[in-house]
Formats: sequence, structure tokens, C-alpha cells
Amino acid sequence: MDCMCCVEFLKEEGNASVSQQENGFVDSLSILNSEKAVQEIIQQPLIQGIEDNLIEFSEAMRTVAKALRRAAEGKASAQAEAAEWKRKYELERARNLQLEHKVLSSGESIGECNGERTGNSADEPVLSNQTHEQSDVCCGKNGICSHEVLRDGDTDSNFDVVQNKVMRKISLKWQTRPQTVLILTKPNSASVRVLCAEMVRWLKEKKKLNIVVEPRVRVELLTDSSYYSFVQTWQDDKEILLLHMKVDLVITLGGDGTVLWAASMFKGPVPPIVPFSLGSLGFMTPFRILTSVTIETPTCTHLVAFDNFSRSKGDPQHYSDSEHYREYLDSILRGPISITLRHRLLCHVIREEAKNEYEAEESIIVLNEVTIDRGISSFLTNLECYCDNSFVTCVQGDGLILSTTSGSTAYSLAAGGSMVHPQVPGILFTPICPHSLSFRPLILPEHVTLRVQVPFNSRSHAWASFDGKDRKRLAPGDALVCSMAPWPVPTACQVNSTSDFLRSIHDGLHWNLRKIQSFDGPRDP
Ligand SMILES: NC(=O)c1ccc[n+]([C@@H]2O[C@H](COP(=O)([O-])OP(=O)(O)OC[C@H]3O[C@@H](n4cnc5c(N)ncnc54)[C@H](O)[C@@H]3O)[C@@H](O)[C@H]2O)c1
Ligand SMILES: Nc1ncnc2c1ncn2[C@@H]1O[C@H](COP(=O)(O)OP(=O)(O)OP(=O)(O)O)[C@@H](O)[C@H]1O
Repeated sequence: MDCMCCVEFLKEEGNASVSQQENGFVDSLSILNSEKAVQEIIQQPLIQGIEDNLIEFSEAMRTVAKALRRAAEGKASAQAEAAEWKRKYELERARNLQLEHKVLSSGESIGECNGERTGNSADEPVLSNQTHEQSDVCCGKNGICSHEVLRDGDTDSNFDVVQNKVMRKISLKWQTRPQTVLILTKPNSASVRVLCAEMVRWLKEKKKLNIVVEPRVRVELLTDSSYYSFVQTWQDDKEILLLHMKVDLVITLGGDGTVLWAASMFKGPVPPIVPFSLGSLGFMTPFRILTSVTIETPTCTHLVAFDNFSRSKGDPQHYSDSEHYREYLDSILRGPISITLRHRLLCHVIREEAKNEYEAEESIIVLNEVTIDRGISSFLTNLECYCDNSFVTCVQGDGLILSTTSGSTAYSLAAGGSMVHPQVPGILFTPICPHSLSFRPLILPEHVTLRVQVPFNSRSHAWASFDGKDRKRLAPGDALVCSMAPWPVPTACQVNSTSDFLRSIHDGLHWNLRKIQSFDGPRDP
């Protein structure tokens, strides 16, 4: 405004001189005086004001510039971090796709199984729809890809077209007789030990199968008798990685924990698992053979859980069974096997300090769930959760469970999550004791990638555990990334997937058990 005033003033002065000329009244002294006056006016008070204003203005501009610079720096680092996470997601996706592609291209795809494989002449189980059985639909070298299995007997390789046709019942057919069985047992159980020895003998003598057991079990068997020297085992853990090439069928003797143990041994393709129930609950162990009897040994008396087992006269440590398990195994070895295809979660821990070494920590695969909790810390967990890069929520409470649908009846159930049929593909997002009234559990689709991050301003560390094992500390800045694993676990059904599931929630949890209301009472007219 001051500058404008100045210009107006000069214009007026100019006009005055012109009118004087027009009047023929030119006085050079007065002109000189006027100019001097103008100069004085311009230079003195106005210039001083402009300078003050300019100084103020430039200071303000400097402050704004500083703030903008800070904002830009913050934005750049946020963008860099976002780009880093995006890169990690893409890497992980690419890895999963590559693994899937490997399975498909190595002849493990639909219609490509020819029943031959490395290291074992036994044929692979063939996947088929119970309503439309198809011998050309095959899981290949023990590789049962979830996507393939979900196809409705369609051999079209266009995955997108056929993916929505979900099969109701899935069964496996042997192309030729299975040859090698891996038996996994719950440790420290007298009943399991007895049953294992009996089963090994029967499978070898009657079924002519090769038997593989864990090193511990082989020692136990050989301690009982040198007869068991034919039983195979492995020397070091590297051999476990190759087990899927050698083994046609896995038998578990124990509870759900033994099924989790068996699944954890196979990071990639999993042979069909036949879970015998020798635990107390057994949601994933539909083959039941136990009640309780007393076993007397020379030193003590054990009360053990056994159904249909009776002790032979004269030998306190020898037991014969009612051939119950033999019937089950006979039917399994004949096939087809009705199976529940249990999805698993692939988990990566990403350390803040190892941002550029994505491969540094080995991935962990879980059948039930991965739990992120506060461990021994007494502070609330503070977990930032993202689903495919979209912010989901911040979990403040005891922790969070990311569960498979198989795991929905385990820890997630105890934390208030829904029970979900194991054949439903999805990831359960269940908080543990959230300190909020409105935090309901979620079920997310199976294709998402979840990231749970411990924020930098978290008061404490968090702890991740995998199927209740392998606890890992997550420091502020660390994250856990989790997505559906490419290899599910096929577990044999006693009847079928739905019937077994319903039986386990009825028998195991007494789900919705209530006395039926009698007819005897008030009723609608
Ligand atoms: N508060 C809880 O309910 C709680 C706490 C910790 C762990 N767990 C569960 O225990 C599992 C580890 O099992 P474990 O046998 O090695 O440990 P464990 O010996 O401590 O047994 C845990 C119990 O969970 C049951 N269980 C396991 N998987 C199940 C499933 N899918 N459906 C229904 N019940 C199931 C088992 O039968 C067993 O009774 C974890 O994956 C977790 O789900 C539950
Ligand atoms: N082969 C194995 N080697 C080492 N540990 C095992 C093995 N099988 C099972 N376990 C572990 O032993 C524990 C108990 O196993 P499991 O749940 O099968 O029996 P359980 O506790 O008697 O069953 P339930 O919980 O139904 O009563 C679990 O923590 C499991 O991880």
C-alpha cells in the first residue's frame, strides 16, 4: 500500500507541473523545489517503512521455508520407508509366485503327474473330487498346491477361470501302492510307545512298508528289541528337508501338538497325514483309538489312555489291540482318502536394522497361528497392523493372533475368535485382551498380506510365537509379515472334513450343549 501511495503522489506532482506549463507559468526553481520535496518524501519515511516490512517479510519467509524444508524431509523419509516396505512385499509376492511356479513347472501340476518320482517308486496320491473323480488331477510329488486342490476337477490351466469353483469334498487316490511311511510320536508317553512298536511291526510284516521314524523313536524301538533294526531314520536335520521326496504317508500318534509337529517338519509339500488321537482333545486327530486302562510294569503302574487295547497274559508290557487302527490304515492304504486340506501361514520377521537384508531371517510356516504378544512385559502391546499396505488398526492390549482356519479352534477361539471350518480359506485377525470396547475379531481373505509392526514409540518389545513355539523378540521398528503359504497340509478324515469338524467341536468343546427344553409348559396357542 505504501508503494502505491508513493506512485499516486508522483502522478499528482506531474500533473501540477503540466498545468503550470499549459498556463505558460514555468518556474524552474519551483520545479526544483518540488522534486526535492518528492525526493525527501520518498526517501525519508516511506523507504524506512518498506525496509522494515521487507525485513519482517523476509524473516517470515525464512521461517516458512524452514518449516517447508522440514516437512519435505519428513515426507521424503516416509516415502522412502513406504517404498522399502513396498519392495519387501513385492519381493515376498514374487517369491511365493516363484515357489508356486516351481511346483507347477516341475510336473506337479494338474494333469501332469505320471506317478514317477525321485527316490521312491511309489506313486503319488492323486487328488480327486469325490463327486467327479478324475485320475488326471494330481498333486504331483507330494506337492499339493492349495490353488489346484480348490479346482473342481477342471484341468484348465487358466487359474483365474476355475479358482471360484470350490470343491466340497477332496479325496486322494493312490496311483500305485504307497511304499514308505513316516511315523511321528508324542514323546514321553508309554501308551504311544507301545502303540508305535505294534504299528511298526504290523506295517512292516503285513503291508511290506518301509518305516521311517525320528532318531529318538528308533532308539526306543531298538531298546525294546533288536527286531526293529529295519526301521530307518535320519542323521542330521538337512535330511528332514528331503523327507517329502521319500515319504508317501505320515502317521502321527499323539494329540494336536503332534500334528503341528509333523506339519512343521515339511516346509514345502506335505504328504498326507493320518492323525491318530492319543491326546486329551484332538481337534485335528479324528482317528480315535483310546479310552483308559492300567498298565502294570515291574516297577510301577501307569494309567494310560488306550481304547481297545488289552494286555496279553503273562507279559505285562505286551499289548494287543482290537485291530481298530489296522482297519483305518487298511482303508487309507487302499485309498481313496478323504482329506481336509489345511491352509498354513508363511511368516517373515523383518528386522529394522536389517532392512536391506530381506532374506536374513528364515521364514516360518505355521498350521495354527502366529501370535504377537507382550511376553513378560507388563506394558500394553502397541502393534500397528497393515493389510496389503492399508492401515487396519493399532492393537493395544495383550497382543494379536493371526490364525488359519484350522487354528480357529485353538488359541484364537480362547481369545474370542470365531470357529471356522478348516476348509474355508482365510486369515483370522483376533486381538488378545484388547483395551477397547469395540475391537471385534476379523476374518480376512486368504490372498492378503498382513504386516504387524512394533512402532518406534512403543514402550516395550513384542514377542512372536509360531504354533506356540519358537518365540522371537520384536524390537521397536521390527515387523512380522504374514501371508497364506503355498503348501497346505492334507490330513486324512475319518468320515469327511465337515463331519470330522462338527464331531470335534461337539466332542472336544461340548459346543452349544444344552438340555433340550421340554414340550411340557407354556406354548403359542
Ligand atoms: N489360551 C489358549 O487357548 C492357548 C494358549 C497358548 C497356546 N494355545 C494353543 O496351543 C497350540 C500349540 O499346541 P500344543 O499341543 O503344541 O501345545 P499344548 O501341549 O500346550 O496344547 C495346547 C492345547 O491346544 C489344543 N490345540 C492345538 N491345536 C488345536 C487346534 N487346531 N484346534 C483345537 N485345539 C487345538 C491342543 O489339543 C492342546 O489341548 C498353539 O498353536 C495355540 O493355538 C492355546
Ligand atoms: N515328535 C515330537 N517331537 C517333539 N515334540 C513333540 C513331538 N510330537 C509332539 N510334540 C510336542 O509335545 C507336546 C504335546 O503333544 P500333543 O499335543 O500331541 O500331546 P498332548 O498334549 O497329550 O495332547 P492334548 O493336548 O490333546 O492332550 C506338544 O507341545 C508338541 O509340540
